[in-house]
Order: sequence, then structure tokens, then C-alpha cells
Amino acid sequence: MLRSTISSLVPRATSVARHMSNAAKLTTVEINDVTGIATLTMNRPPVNGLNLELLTDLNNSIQEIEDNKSRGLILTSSNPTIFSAGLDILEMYKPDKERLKAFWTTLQDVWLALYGSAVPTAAAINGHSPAGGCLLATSCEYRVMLPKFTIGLNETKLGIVAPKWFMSSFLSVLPRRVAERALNQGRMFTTDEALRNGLIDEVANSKEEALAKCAEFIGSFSKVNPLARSLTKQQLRAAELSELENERAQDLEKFIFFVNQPAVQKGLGIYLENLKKKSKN
Ligand SMILES: CCCCCC/C=C\CC(=O)SCCNC(=O)CCNC(=O)[C@H](O)C(C)(C)COP(=O)(O)OP(=O)(O)OC[C@H]1O[C@@H](n2cnc3c(N)ncnc32)[C@H](O)[C@@H]1OP(=O)(O)O
Repeated sequence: MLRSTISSLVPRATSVARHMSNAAKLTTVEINDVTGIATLTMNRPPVNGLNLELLTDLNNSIQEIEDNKSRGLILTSSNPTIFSAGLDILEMYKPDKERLKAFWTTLQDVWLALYGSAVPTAAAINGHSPAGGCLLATSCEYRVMLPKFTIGLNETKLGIVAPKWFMSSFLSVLPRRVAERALNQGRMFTTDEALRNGLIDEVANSKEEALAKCAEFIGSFSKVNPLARSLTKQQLRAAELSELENERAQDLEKFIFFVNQPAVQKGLGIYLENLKKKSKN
């Protein structure tokens, strides 16, 4: 029955879609006047690397969507093959001290806002989604992914360690045993593997279909009291949220210390070099 309502929920009807605000250049927010659902699109070429500016725009857009009482939030990307390449490694490699602080603090803000969002959230994962990209997707309540892409927390492959709150999002979706092994291996799941393991909820064959499935998920709450729903969600997520809220300063300190270790800098440098070599071939 829900399936038959898909077309009415698709947030693509440009004639009725209202651009709420595109003041921020690296994200756009479009609200569908029929469904009331906001589509938040990341748009930072070439790979939606999460740098300070994109994170700031994401944070502002999430806030705007909450303030405007949208019925739900769908996170997606304007890039046809990449949802997000994760944190922009250039923010961590040979970093500027003050900018590094602002970068990490804003990432914390984005996670707290998205994981703790009062509105129903879904990710239309229309491309690769490593590391920070996977963090964003797993912070949402529902994930729909296109075929033949990859998703996962690959930090150990870069010689870095995913913070506890990255793991919290991952663990809210995957069984502990699967999450533990995948984190230790730095495993990237293909779309099929992600579906089999529960890392994503559905597969869609196009971005439009992914957006429609996300909208259908958000529409499934239409007969539920919104306050009861959001308080239930927030209660379920409260422990992980307060853990970071209470330890933000220590988390920042740890990050800054770790990033500045010569071995970490060396590892990031080699990883970046390999990425650049690969992109030239
Ligand atoms: C250190 C203390 C603890 C910190 C904890 C931090 C936790 C999380 C960390 C992260 O999120 S780290 C980022 C992890 N991300 C990745 O490993 C992804 C790397 N990228 C890729 O695998 C591929 O680029 C892609 C996303 C699959 C896309 O492939 P495609 O072939 O389409 O594009 P490329 O040619 O590879 O790339 C184009 C261009 O972008 C640059 N680039 C790619 N990813 C990043 C990135 N994450 N940061 C910075 N730059 C990136 C790549 O080097 C190319 O640059 P140019 O050669 O064109 O200059």
C-alpha cells in the first residue's frame, strides 16, 4: 500500500518545490510543498570532501530544516557517483592549528545535529560513501543506496582511528560482531554487501527512486504523533549524544594530539599521494 503512495511523496515536483534557502553555496535545501520534506544536497566538487566550509553549510542547513518544521530530511549529493568522500584529508594533513580546531568542532556539531535531529532523516546514497560519508549516512534513520558503490568506515586503512561517536552511528545500524570486524578491517561494503548486512535498508536503481524510497520511509510516520515520535527517537539516541556532548573538549584534544603525530602525518601524506596518483591514471 505504501508503495502506491511513492509518486505522491517524491520530492521532485519542481513546480511545487520551494527553495528554502540556497544562501550556503556548498549545500542546497529544497522543500517539497506537497510532502513538506526537505532535500538537503551536498555540492562540493570534486568529491564532497567534508572540509570546514561544507561542514558549516551542512550544519546551517540542518538547523534551517529543523527551524522550519519540515516533515523530514533527505540527505543526498549532487555528484552522480559520490555521496561524500568523507573528511577532506587536506584539513588534517599539515594542518593550521586554529582551522583544525574549528573543523573538528564543526564536525561534532554536524553529527550532534543530524544524529539527534527531531525530524525523521534518510540518506539517498547516490554514490561512494567512505568514512565521514558513511558517518553522515549512518546518522540518518534510513538508507537507500544505488548499486555498484561502496560504503564503510575505512579509517584503519588510512592509519587512523574512528572516534567513539563514529562507531556509535555504525553500531546503531550493524550488529556488534559485524561492526567490530568491519571497523578493524577498514572494510568498504559494496551495495549488495551493505544490504545483506543491514548497513543500508534498500537499493534503488536511480537517484529519483532513492529519493522516492526515502520519502516513503518518512511518509510512514504520517499517522504517528510527531512529538511522541521525536521524543522516542531522542530518548533512544540520548546515551550516545550525551557521551559526545559531555566529552567534546577531550574529544577535540585527542583529535588534535593524534593528527599531529608524525606517524599519522606520514600516513596521511602517503594516502593523499596515492589518491592523486590514482586519479592521474
Ligand atoms: C587523524 C585522527 C582521527 C581522525 C578520525 C577521522 C575519521 C574519519 C576520516 C575520514 O573521513 S578520512 C577520509 C577517508 N576517505 C577516503 O578514504 C576516500 C578517499 N577517496 C576515494 O576513495 C575516491 O576518491 C572516491 C571517493 C571513491 C572517488 O573516486 P574517483 O575516482 O571518482 O575520484 P578520485 O580521482 O579518486 O578523486 C578526485 C580528487 O579528489 C581527491 N580526493 C578524494 N578523496 C579525498 C578526500 N577524502 N580528501 C581530500 N581529497 C580527496 C583526489 O585526491 C583527487 O584529487 P586530484 O588528484 O584531482 O587533485
